Amino acid sequence: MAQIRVAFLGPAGSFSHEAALQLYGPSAAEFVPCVSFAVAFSAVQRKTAHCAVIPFENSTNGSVVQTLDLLADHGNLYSDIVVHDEHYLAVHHCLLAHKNAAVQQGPDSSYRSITKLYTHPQAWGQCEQFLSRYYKGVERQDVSSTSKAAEIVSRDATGQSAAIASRFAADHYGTSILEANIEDKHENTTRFLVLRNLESMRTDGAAGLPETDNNTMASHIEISPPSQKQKVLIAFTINHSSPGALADALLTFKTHGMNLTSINSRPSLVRAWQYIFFVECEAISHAHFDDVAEKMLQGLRNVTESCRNLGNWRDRLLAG
Ligand SMILES: O=C(O)C(=O)C[C@]1(C(=O)O)C=C[C@@H](O)C=C1
Repeated sequence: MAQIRVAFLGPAGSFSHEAALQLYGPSAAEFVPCVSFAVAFSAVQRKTAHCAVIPFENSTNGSVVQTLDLLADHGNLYSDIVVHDEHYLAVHHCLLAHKNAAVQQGPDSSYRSITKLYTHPQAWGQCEQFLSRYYKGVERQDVSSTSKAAEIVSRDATGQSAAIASRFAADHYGTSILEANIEDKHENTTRFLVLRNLESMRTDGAAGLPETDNNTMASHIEISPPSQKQKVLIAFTINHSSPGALADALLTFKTHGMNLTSINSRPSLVRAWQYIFFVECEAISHAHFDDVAEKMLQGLRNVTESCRNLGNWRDRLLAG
């Protein structure tokens, strides 16, 4: 069988790359680095990749809003994309610099020669305590990924720049690690979604993708029996001028025995101050699960303005 192609936020060495490697193993797949989440979404929509591994939420910094905005699909560009699986990755950040940089350490154990820090926007919020303690007032430059940040500092030997990225990125770009584990919470974990093309799933069936190696869970989570729960993600909009419209929509989940696991909202971009809601719910998986989910969707269509099923997959969070 031809190797599957797995799209991820590149360049190599990102946390998304690490998650993709944990899921599919180093030799069973071809890993396709993408410059943005949007490019990874397009690759799945256009079927140039079998799947994409995309961050959805972080235990310290919350939802990845860029991912939600792409799932909202305002331009109707990703109509065939659905969530197929999830993966939890333990995220430990390091402060990286060029391997020969003459970084000078100050009395408070900060590196005072550093005047510019690079990382992905999601990472700042995961290291805020460390940054406000040692690097208050230092310029922060957003870049497309933590691995891009590592690549940038690997080319600057002046000792003035540092990146926040993983040990994996440090190894990949040959940088030195000035500080390890600078995340605010040791249990810092990012949940990734595996996105697939619904049309290819229908034609390829189960043969499309190998079973993921989802036993390699976040290392701090104890090994426990796999969850029996199935999750569903729905995006919907409601009539904002109708009192109780959101309550009616949420009641539909309860009526069908679904437990809500996350709720997010983002601007609908149709009218100002109106929102698209993302509700994720779960229930014990059973033979009739798909029928129940379909009935719930029918119910939701009666009380929402628009409603889209973004897929269902097995809960991978092992009870710790
Ligand atoms: O920049 C990376 O390394 C990514 O894979 C992106 C990303 C994210 O957007 O959440 C992934 C995991 C971490 O939470 C930080 C950054």
